[in-house]
Amino acid sequence: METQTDLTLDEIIKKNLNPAQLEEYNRIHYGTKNLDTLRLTDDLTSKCKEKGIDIAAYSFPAGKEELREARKVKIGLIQHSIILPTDKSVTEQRNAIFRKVSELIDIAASAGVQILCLQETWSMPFFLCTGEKERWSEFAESAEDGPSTRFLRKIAEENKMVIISPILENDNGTWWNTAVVIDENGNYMGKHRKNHLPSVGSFSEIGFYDPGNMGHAVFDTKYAKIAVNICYGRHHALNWLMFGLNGAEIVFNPAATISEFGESFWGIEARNAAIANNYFTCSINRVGTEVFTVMTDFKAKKTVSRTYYGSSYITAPNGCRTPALSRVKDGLLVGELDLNLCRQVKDQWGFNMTSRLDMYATELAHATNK
Ligand SMILES: NC(=O)NCCC(=O)O
Repeated sequence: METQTDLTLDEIIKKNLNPAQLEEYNRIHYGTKNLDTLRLTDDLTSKCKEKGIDIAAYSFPAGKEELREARKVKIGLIQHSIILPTDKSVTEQRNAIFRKVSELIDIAASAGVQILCLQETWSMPFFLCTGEKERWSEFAESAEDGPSTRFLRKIAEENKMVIISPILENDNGTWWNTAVVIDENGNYMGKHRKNHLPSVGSFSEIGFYDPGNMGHAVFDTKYAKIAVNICYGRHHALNWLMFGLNGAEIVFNPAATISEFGESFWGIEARNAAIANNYFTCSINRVGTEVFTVMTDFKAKKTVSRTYYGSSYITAPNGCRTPALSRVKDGLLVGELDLNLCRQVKDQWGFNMTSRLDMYATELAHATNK
């Protein structure tokens, strides 16, 4: 049964405003009275309904230009819960997630998605809150040819889809929080490693893996120039900035985050980054409650659990954003983006001309030399 806290902010607003008020709310808060929705086939909609999957699709058009054709690309964000209890074997847990995700990707393919991003460490429970490392180590895998990459390469090729696969990487015994990019022919294209690791309360990741050492790669895929800012990196404005300076048109932010940890930031940070850096941002968070049995120092058992609030959304460079996906259900969010909007917004606001990057370069150099 749906409870009050299962509702997204958008659902609460929609339920409580009359149509005229809702239009006005959307105009001021989201920058558009009505976002263009994309029609999904009845088959797809009823399949999702039957399976309890939240599906939504929106379009972000750009103005018509004389010299450039529209550059439309269809992207998909998938949020999902784990399936099996966390005391099952690694193989059982991972295969169950593979089955679910494969079904969600089938739906994305039927909706015409060309670039798909999964949530942070999508193929495992987010066990880092247990503080235990060894017990879970078999979830860490090779970025180039681990089980998740092998599984997705086939699917990417079959569907001519670029797939971003955020995993826990094991590179010769060193762990990294890594996003693997697979191209539309199923080839491994490259990877990006999470630059900023949280060390706050139960989100203490520093003991698990190293901070990223790969800068701010932008992947020039067949469909768009894309980058990945992994979870906690969204709190760092310069992380977002560098992807923009390196040419990203879409930046994905796969995350694993809980309400107690700044849900009020969630709708702001990636949206602000889209406006500040003139690209599309895509925020993806897992759903569901994950429960772990942990051994204490005194050999007693204790239960640790975390509930993730989903709410994945897309923002355009002009600040317009989609409503969030469900806080509790698995979901697929589809966006048809006209990439021309990136330059149009930049030019309209004169953001390139006024950026004063040289001034900041000098001041940053000064600040870091103190
Ligand atoms: N996975 C991760 O970086 N979580 C941190 C929580 C947050 O930044 O919201």
